[in-house]
Amino acid sequence: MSTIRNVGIVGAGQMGCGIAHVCAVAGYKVQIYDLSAERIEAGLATIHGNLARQVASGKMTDEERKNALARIKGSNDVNDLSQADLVIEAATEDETVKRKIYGQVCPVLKPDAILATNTSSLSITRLASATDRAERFMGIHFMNPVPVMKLVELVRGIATEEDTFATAKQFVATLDKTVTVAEDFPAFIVNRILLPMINEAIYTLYEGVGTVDAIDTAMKLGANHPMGPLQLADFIGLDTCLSIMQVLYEGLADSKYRPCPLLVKYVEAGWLGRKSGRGFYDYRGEVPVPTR
Ligand SMILES: CC(=O)CC(=O)SCCNC(=O)CCNC(=O)[C@H](O)C(C)(C)COP(=O)(O)OP(=O)(O)OC[C@H]1O[C@@H](n2cnc3c(N)ncnc32)[C@H](O)[C@@H]1OP(=O)(O)O
Ligand SMILES: NC(=O)C1=CN([C@@H]2O[C@H](COP(=O)(O)OP(=O)(O)OC[C@H]3O[C@@H](n4cnc5c(N)ncnc54)[C@H](OP(=O)(O)O)[C@@H]3O)[C@@H](O)[C@H]2O)C=CC1
Repeated sequence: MSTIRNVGIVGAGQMGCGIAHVCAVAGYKVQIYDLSAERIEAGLATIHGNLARQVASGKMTDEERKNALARIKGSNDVNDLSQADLVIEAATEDETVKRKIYGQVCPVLKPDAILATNTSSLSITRLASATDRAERFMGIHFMNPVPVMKLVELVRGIATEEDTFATAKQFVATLDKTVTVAEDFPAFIVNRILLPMINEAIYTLYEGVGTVDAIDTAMKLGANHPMGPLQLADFIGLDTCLSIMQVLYEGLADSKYRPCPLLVKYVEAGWLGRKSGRGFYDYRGEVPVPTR
């Protein structure tokens, strides 16, 4: 098994920052890389806020918060990933974007560094083919919000070596998360089941069966879900939800995975959910207001 001390993260979005947060709390040195300095600054501010929340609720001491923050560095220079033993790519759910990133990141990495992807749905084997290290590549799929959710899905590609898998499994255990192993099929386990449910909720809205409020209330109180499916879609990001549905639809070639046209429309409008200020709810006021 390889030793992991330095973790690199690609993408300072909601998942990249969540992963950085839990790695730093577990004692790893973390280097976050994103294209824009503003993105990194905003991401570090989010981590700051979430760590402070954990201090306020007694989950950690202020000393632990300070130590964790001191272990996280942000940069928009890809060369700063050169010391990483493990890099977790958490950039936009778009195969072209991810392939381009691997082309830039691989030449910078140590020869034996592990490269992992946090992809929600894309083929690990196909992504591995865009790297120079298919045997040191795999899926390490965290759930959102990372500091809260206990599960991490591990996914091997066809060429993933046993040492890579064993190292990733041990690494996830040090983050106090539980591993589940999924085979390399479109959207793995959680999203194969969750996203069709969310897509069906959007069809339910599209066909006028219920309003946003009615659908979310129905599933929260009628099925004991912590969030309604439309609230959860906004939380995940509607662009990510659509990408996952497209991967399911194309990858499994079954019309039951057809993305709802209303989901497509929201994404085309740039209404991506919480991260853009508007989705099935409008988040720009004091409280979220349904948009339908
Ligand atoms: C798309 C993919 O590829 C895979 C996925 O991730 S699918 C999405 C999976 N995630 C889910 O299904 C989440 C469903 N929602 C939930 O479980 C809950 O609504 C929730 C945990 C997000 C919030 O729970 P809640 O009880 O409504 O709110 P709240 O009391 O504010 O939060 C509970 C705790 O979580 C913490 N928390 C909430 N959101 C957080 C965030 N974004 N970051 C860090 N911590 C957070 C809070 O600080 C709080 O911690 P304490 O108990 O220490 O105070
Ligand atoms: N949202 C969720 O609930 C979950 C998402 N995931 C997966 O995690 C990944 C990230 O999702 P999420 O954090 O939600 O998405 P976000 O949109 O919040 O973040 C993506 C980040 O990647 C950055 N990025 C885009 N292109 C590049 C590039 N070429 N180089 C470096 N950074 C880049 C984006 O920058 P910019 O904004 O400037 O483009 C943005 O900061 C996806 O693969 C997603 O499927 C996995 C589990 C749960």
